Formats: sequence, structure tokens, C-alpha cells
Amino acid sequence: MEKLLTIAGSDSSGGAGIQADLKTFAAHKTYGMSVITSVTAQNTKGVIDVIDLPGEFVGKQLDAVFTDIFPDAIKIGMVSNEEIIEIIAEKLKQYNGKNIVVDPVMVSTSGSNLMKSSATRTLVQKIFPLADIITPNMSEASVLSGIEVKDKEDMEKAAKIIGEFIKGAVLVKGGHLEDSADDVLYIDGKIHWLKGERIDNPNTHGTGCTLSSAIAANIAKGMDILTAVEEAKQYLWGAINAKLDIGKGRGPLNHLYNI
Ligand SMILES: Nc1ncnc2c1ncn2[C@@H]1O[C@H](COP(=O)(O)OP(=O)(O)O)[C@@H](O)[C@H]1O
Ligand SMILES: Cc1ncc(COP(=O)(O)O)c(N)n1
Repeated sequence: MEKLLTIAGSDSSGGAGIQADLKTFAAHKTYGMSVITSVTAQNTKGVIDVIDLPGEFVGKQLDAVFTDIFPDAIKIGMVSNEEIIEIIAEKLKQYNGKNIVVDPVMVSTSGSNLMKSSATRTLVQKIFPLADIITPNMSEASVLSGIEVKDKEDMEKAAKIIGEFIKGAVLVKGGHLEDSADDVLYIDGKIHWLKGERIDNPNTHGTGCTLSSAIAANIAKGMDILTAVEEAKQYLWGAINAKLDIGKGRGPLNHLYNI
């Protein structure tokens, strides 16, 4: 069985973060492990508070995992500050971690900051060089590329700009487009548009977390990046389309729809 590791924040309501990642790994019939970076008090209505774990303790969790079970692929989600980012980069290099998917989580769907803005530079300098693929949404792509990203044309431009300064692939997600849910993948100098029919469902809490974890699971199974992203997008579509309706705000996805 493939072994997957998520390095991310905990979401107490179970819809995003570590909890979404582990559910996604299980739905892909892989073995999931977790290194927790921050604990959020969060529900479907928003983020109430966040506590970051000490960087040293994040490092100890990584030591515990890597000295025992070597992951076939790694997903990195919420990394709140420079100290945490630096220790993750150091440990991934020390243990030669491979097949790394980075979801540069900056702001939650509900509008809370999940990463200090001063940490963006550290993420770009220390973690991006280790990534096989990064998966920014439109606003994250805007921060990373320095251009405004409001439509599909901007998404493609941003993917190319970001793709020029990182060695891995770039997936700019169009979950916040008006009339489609198309994503654009920039890989080896080429653009691929991945079409997505937009589902009329307000319950999209954890879509980005789920997509990046599904990509990691598919890479661990031996798929190339383009196929891993296409398959992950299909899995995600099914999980949104199963229309679970839990909680008073933007509810979570149904990870059990095809089990
Ligand atoms: N209503 C929807 N219908 C279909 N796909 C969606 C919908 N909302 C988001 N997605 C898909 O979910 C994934 C995550 O996108 P996005 O919401 O932009 O990321 P994030 O959760 O990081 O903000 C993308 O593949 C996007 O196309
Ligand atoms: C711990 C944690 N990690 C990531 C997200 C982003 O998920 P979303 O974009 O669906 O709010 C979140 N809300 N909480």
C-alpha cells in the first residue's frame, strides 16, 4: 500500500486541512500519516483562532515519521510562519523527501489569514524548489506572480510567470471563476487547460486541500503529473457533486461517494 504524508494544519470541523487530507488518502486506498503545523479552531462558518506549533516540535514529528516509515509522496498545506517553513525545508532535504505537492494556503475560503504575509518569501525560497507541483488558487497565484488574476487569461499568464521561477509544475485553480471550474497546468514549458464543469453547491470547504492530497496519492501510485492532476480533479468533482450538506456555513465534501 502506498504511504502518504500530509504536513498541514488541523481543522476542528474536519472539512479542510489535515482531516480532509487523511480522508482523501483513505478514499484513494493509501496509508495516511500527518505532521501537524498549526491547530485551528474552525468550523464551516469560519476560523475562530489559530495556534502554531513550535517549529522544533514540527521537526520532531518529521523525524518520527521519516526514521520509521518513508512516504511515497508528501502534500504540504498550511504552513503559517518562517520558523515552521524553515524546519520543514531542512528536514525534507535531510531525509531526501520525494514526490512533493505544495498547496500554498494563504487565506481560508472564509477570509482568514492562514499564513503570515512575511512568510511568503520563505515559502517561495525554501519550499518551492523542493516541489514537484504547486497548486495556488487565483488569489494565491496573484500574490506569487505579481499580476492581478481575475479571469482565465490571467490564470494562464500567472501560471507561466510562476512556472519560470520554479522547477516543478504549476496548477492555477479556477474554483473562484464565475461560470466554469477550469484549472490551468503549466508543465515543462507547456500549458494544459483542465476543463471542469462548475457545480452549483456552496459546500466547497476543503476543495483545495482535497485536490492537492488526491494529486499526491495519484503520484504515489506512479501516475505522471498531468494524469495525477486529471484524475484528482475527477475525484474532487465527485466529492463536491455528492452534495453533502453539513454545518451552518460552507460545508465539507463527501469523500465516501465512490466507496
Ligand atoms: N463549484 C465547483 N464546481 C466544480 N469544481 C469546483 C468548484 N469549486 C471549486 N472547484 C474546483 O476545486 C479545486 C479547488 O479550487 P479553488 O476553490 O480555486 O481552491 P482553494 O480551495 O485553494 O481556494 C479546483 O480544481 C476547482 O476547479
Ligand atoms: C487548517 C486549514 N488548512 C487549509 C484551509 C484552506 O481550505 P479552504 O480554502 O477550503 O478554506 C483551511 N481552511 N484550514
